[in-house]
Amino acid sequence: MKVSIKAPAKINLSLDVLRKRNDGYHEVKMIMTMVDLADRIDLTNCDSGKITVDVSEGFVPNDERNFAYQAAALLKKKYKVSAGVHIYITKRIPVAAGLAGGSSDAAATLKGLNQLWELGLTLDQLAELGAEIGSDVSFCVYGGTALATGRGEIIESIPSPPPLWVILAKPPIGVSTKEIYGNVKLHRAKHADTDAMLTALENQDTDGIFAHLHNTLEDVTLELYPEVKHLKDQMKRFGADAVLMSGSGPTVFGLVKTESRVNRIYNGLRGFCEEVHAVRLIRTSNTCPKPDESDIL
Ligand SMILES: C[C@](O)(CO)[C@H](O)COP(=O)(O)OP(=O)(O)OC[C@H]1O[C@@H](n2ccc(N)nc2=O)[C@H](O)[C@@H]1O
Ligand SMILES: Nc1ncnc2c1ncn2[C@@H]1O[C@H](COP(=O)(O)OP(=O)(O)OP(=O)(O)O)[C@@H](O)[C@H]1O
Repeated sequence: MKVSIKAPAKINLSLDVLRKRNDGYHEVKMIMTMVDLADRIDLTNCDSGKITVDVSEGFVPNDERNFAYQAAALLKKKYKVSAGVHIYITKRIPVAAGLAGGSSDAAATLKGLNQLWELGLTLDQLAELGAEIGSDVSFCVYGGTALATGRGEIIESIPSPPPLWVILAKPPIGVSTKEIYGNVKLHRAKHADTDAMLTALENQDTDGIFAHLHNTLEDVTLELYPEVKHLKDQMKRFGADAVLMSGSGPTVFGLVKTESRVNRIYNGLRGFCEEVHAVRLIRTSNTCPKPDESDIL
């Protein structure tokens, strides 16, 4: 028995850091949406009872450090599953990039194993389990577009943005999420106008979305890694309508209305940046997808 499932990347259209909590996390208010750049997860049932992982990229861990492994181990333990699984991950999402690649692999593994092991769990149950692996996993379980609060694990589905192109570009550095949150200076941080972004999405107001893109973590990453600022400037110069860093970075995304301009920006950036992708936003209806409408291939 085998299940194959897509694990798409996310971008943060808006990311506000509200306060530091006693548990070491920060209280956040974020608007996240999926883009159609995805890893592929192949899950094959395994009678030995073991969980094994293979990854197409040699530098991603293939043991219990892998978030997909952790997702399988969590389900197996909690629901006393005797079967094991072999997980093959075809990586397409840049790693340590601010695009939630590992979190999406974990979420896809939870959804895929829910089918393979016939557990009958709801998306809410899978999202709650996912939060034990990482703050971004719950959003990745639901997908679509959402307002995320708490440490990022409280998810409310909201309208998707209008159809837009997205250029993703990652400079050749990895950024630690922990380091970036650790360097936020809340007394002088610039905050996002989340309500204005929510209104823009509600009204399908493309220019309003462009105007209210904001990420409180961006100033921190830009100060530590000036190459991210350089990439942002280049993307603007080549003609993106609006540009922002995703998550804790270092990936920068540009939103673009027209395909012709996307091609121009893509070709321009390819000249000096190795990891560039031209993708579309994934648009969904304004409700959480049911488990059987997920990304099972
Ligand atoms: C930057 C974002 O990607 C935006 O979507 C997320 O907020 C980060 O989500 P994530 O990568 O799943 O992060 P986690 O694995 O849960 O946490 C990694 C580290 O980031 C810091 N962290 C993360 C989330 C949060 N709300 N506050 C934090 O301070 C903590 O130091 C934590 O130890
Ligand atoms: N399935 C996986 N894919 C990618 N990285 C993984 C995976 N499992 C564990 N990791 C580890 O997690 C680290 C962060 O990788 P990931 O690509 O998830 O970062 P990210 O996109 O910055 O995440 P986020 O946006 O959620 O903060 C990597 O350095 C890698 O060692």
